[in-house]
Amino acid sequence: MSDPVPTPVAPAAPERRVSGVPIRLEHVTKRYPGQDRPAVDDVSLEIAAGETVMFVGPSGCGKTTLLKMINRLIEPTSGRIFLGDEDVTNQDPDRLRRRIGYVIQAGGLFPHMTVATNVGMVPRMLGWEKPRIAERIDELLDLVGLDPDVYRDRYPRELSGGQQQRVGVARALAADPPVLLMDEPFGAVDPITRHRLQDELIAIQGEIGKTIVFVTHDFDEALKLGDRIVVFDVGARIVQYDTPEAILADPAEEYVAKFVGAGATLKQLTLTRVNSLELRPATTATVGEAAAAAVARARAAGDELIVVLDRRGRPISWPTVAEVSRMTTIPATVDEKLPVVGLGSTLSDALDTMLAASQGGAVVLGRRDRLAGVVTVEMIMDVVQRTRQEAAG
Ligand SMILES: Nc1ncnc2c1ncn2[C@@H]1O[C@H](COP(=O)(O)OP(=O)(O)OP(=O)(O)O)[C@@H](O)[C@H]1O
Repeated sequence: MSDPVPTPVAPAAPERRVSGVPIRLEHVTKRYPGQDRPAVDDVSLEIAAGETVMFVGPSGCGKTTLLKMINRLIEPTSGRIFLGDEDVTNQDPDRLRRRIGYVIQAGGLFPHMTVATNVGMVPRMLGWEKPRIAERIDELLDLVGLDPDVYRDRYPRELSGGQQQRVGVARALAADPPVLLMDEPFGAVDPITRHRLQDELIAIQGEIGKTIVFVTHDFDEALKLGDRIVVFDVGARIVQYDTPEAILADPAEEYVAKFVGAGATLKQLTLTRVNSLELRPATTATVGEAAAAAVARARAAGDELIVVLDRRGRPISWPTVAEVSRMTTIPATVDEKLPVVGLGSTLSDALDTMLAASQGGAVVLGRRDRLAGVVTVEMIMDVVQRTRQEAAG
């Protein structure tokens, strides 16, 4: 039998709020009928409270099987599973699942129920009073960046893939479970939406501090979202369990090294986040105000662009001073192609976003989608150059 793999020592950022509980797997095995090898073979693993731990590894190595044993969608053949100090191996699975949020690809929403009904499902099962459920639904939709007044009565088919995924996250969080399991949640959306959803998850996790276990095929996603990454091989054998930085710097086996891939400088862009840059302040204008006043402010600040904010302070467009000077009042038009990134976005995402929008910068959103500043392609190139110089010694 293998020894338990303890949580690596480095603690999560101390200022972070933690509402999650630790998860401990002890010698967990799953043997499917008719298979000669166990899909999960004697795995022991500890996950610290409030951490996001990413499961990566080749197709069929047992990641999903291991994840689903935590909420007992799959029954382990042997071994024990603990949430905090509590052995949940034999706990009633329905009760257990109310304490563990679960998010799957495309949100897994019920198509015949509205957004509100989907999100309120677990609180309803728990017998919450109606007003409390309604309040919780609005609070969660707001948390995942959907205006409750616009979205609560829609059906899933009336939402984009990214919006459905957000509702899926809101639903998983409804009863405030300490643990969130996510099985390739962002696998089915386009790359730009995926980056936004990742940024939002980082921001949400900063507020709620759940224990998150997240299965992905995408190593860059693992680097970006994970406090730690578990790299598995066949039978869910743990090849390496460490921080993204440690895995990049010192991959445990050749197979991990291959996974990590070449191009360490570019990978560095995946590890550096927008919030580590000194963001440029931007001239802003609010919908409905006189355009001339905004133009005067931009000229005084030497800015060529103006970030237009809606009445809740969220950026909606980014016109040039020349464009605004042809207007009388600032319009409420939302630019669907506005390049936006979050403070938790990686520089690699920021570059992708700029490229997709053919713009040399991106608007940076802070908490609750408020403007935090602006990042430019020059700022990112500076980081690349500094990394190269440091690598060259
Ligand atoms: N219900 C089942 N019955 C029999 N074998 C199964 C069953 N589910 C999974 N397996 C097998 O168990 C092994 C692990 O599957 P699992 O889905 O956990 O892997 P994974 O790492 O999540 O794969 P992927 O990355 O492709 O989703 C695979 O060999 C798979 O074929």
